[in-house]
Amino acid sequence: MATRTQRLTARSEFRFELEPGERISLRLVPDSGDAEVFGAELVPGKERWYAFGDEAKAAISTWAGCELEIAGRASTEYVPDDPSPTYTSYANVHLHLEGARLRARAALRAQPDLIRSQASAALAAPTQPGEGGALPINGDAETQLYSAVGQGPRVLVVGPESAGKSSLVKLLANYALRSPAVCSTGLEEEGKEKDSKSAEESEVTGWWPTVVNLDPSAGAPPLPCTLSLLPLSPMPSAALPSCSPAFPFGTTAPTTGASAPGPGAAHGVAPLTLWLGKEDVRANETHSMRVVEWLGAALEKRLARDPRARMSGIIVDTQGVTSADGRGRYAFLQHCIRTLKIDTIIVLGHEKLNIELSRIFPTPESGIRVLKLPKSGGVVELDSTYKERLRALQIRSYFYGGSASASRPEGEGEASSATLPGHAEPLGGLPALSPLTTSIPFDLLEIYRVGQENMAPSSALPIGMGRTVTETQLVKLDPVNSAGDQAAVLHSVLALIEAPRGGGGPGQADSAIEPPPSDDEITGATVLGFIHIGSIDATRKKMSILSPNPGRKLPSKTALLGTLDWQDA
Ligand SMILES: Nc1ncnc2c1ncn2[C@@H]1O[C@H](COP(=O)(O)OP(=O)(O)OP(=O)(O)O)[C@@H](O)[C@H]1O
Repeated sequence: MATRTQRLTARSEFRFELEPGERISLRLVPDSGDAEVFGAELVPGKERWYAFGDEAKAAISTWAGCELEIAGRASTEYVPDDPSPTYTSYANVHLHLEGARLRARAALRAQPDLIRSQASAALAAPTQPGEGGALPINGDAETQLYSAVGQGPRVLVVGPESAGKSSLVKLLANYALRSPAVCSTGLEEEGKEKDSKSAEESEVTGWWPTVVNLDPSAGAPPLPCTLSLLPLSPMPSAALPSCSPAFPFGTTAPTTGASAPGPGAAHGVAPLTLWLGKEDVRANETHSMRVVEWLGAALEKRLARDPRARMSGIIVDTQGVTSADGRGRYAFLQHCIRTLKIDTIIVLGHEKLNIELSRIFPTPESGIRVLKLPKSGGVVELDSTYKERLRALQIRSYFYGGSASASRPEGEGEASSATLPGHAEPLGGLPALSPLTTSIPFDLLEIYRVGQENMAPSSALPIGMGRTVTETQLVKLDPVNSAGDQAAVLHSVLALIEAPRGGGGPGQADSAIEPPPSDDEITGATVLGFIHIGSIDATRKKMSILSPNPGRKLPSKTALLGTLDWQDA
């Protein structure tokens, strides 16, 4: 196998952009210095190869200089003349956040009673939408879970499309995971037997940040059309990998359907996913805002219950802003900032947005700091055909697991994956899954969608009749009687959600409860998994579904339909 070496000087970076079918492997030559990819440290070693594929685009940066050994070739690779932004502006932001986390830790350690009372308030708060009526975040003071004491930094990253927002979020999360600080309140031992494991846990360094993804476009974890909370933990010592854009924030057991998380996983707790059903938050802003509120409620509950996550703070990734957002005074962004109680806004490479947000949130009065950061010169503009391929890859990986990348055809003349070190395993160590296709009757699932697709213009409605479907109203599909609804679900990816209030039980529809579930309860219900409708048999009134788990039973009989569809080629 032919390899080459690349020397990097201090504070420089090696950028590469993989095209379809291309793969590359890199290793850090021992004793040559340090290297990291978007904040995740590369461990030096003779056989420690880091494999990249699936059209990944990334930069290996070094603080003090290093030597890389590279196998395979990317059609675009270069070392820019300018110093890497990682060590100029981005590291400073990290230090600022680190300071805020240490202050939050000190505040929590000084108030052990607060931790206990918050934890019991979180337990009493509704666990499911609708259980206790109001959302804890908008509720009255008694149901309010948020208290400012001991809150780590809450950072929102905004900017135009392809500004490197997700890459910065990943970098900040990786730096937090690698921090030398011990994330503890001093109360961890309470109520636990003092065994060697808990003693070991309290020694572990690194924060427990939560990544909040508010960008439902292609590349969203676990699948597009969703918004999610990803609680991270430094145990077992892990970092967010960049080997494939299909899992931008690592792989997790529940999101991939895999039984064991791969070595690239950094999620201590299962992520929480809500279904938006669209790849653009602007497509139905009223609905998107409501989903963000539900996500905020789940976040507050978690941060009240887990002091480590609370002091570590949150990092929010957003969708690129457009000039249309500016005309609406960034209504959706403002809503997210208030709902998630953001205290630091990072504006990446957008002068006008920086000025406008600074005006909306003036510094001392609003309690929010707006920071402007330059865009990295390495960011790649991704076109719609790339996003189409990424979407299909994400869906395929969700159902089939890691075998997906190995089974894809290699381009001509490229090194085959077998000869490249580190590529014998699927990227990110994602295990292969054995998905199951089953046939179910049309009426087994209750399928809803938000609002009506293709709404007729109001002028086309009969005289005197107003529109009956509002923006956030759910419409129940009727595949048994409607050929249109059958066509709507064919080839779509449906989200199976936790049935409100436990559902109707065996043999009953999930909505057979008293009172019936409200639209809002269904909108805020967490996603348990996804299924794909492969084919429809209208005469036998059955459809065949693909699910990643070989279990016979579906986790829920309530499904949500959105715009996500896929054809298994
Ligand atoms: N320094 C760099 N060198 C090489 N590639 C990079 C660098 N920074 C970012 N990229 C790549 O550029 C692409 C776009 O970056 P990223 O996804 O972070 O931008 P974004 O602002 O989140 O985009 P979007 O608006 O589409 O969500 C990604 O494929 C990322 O891996």
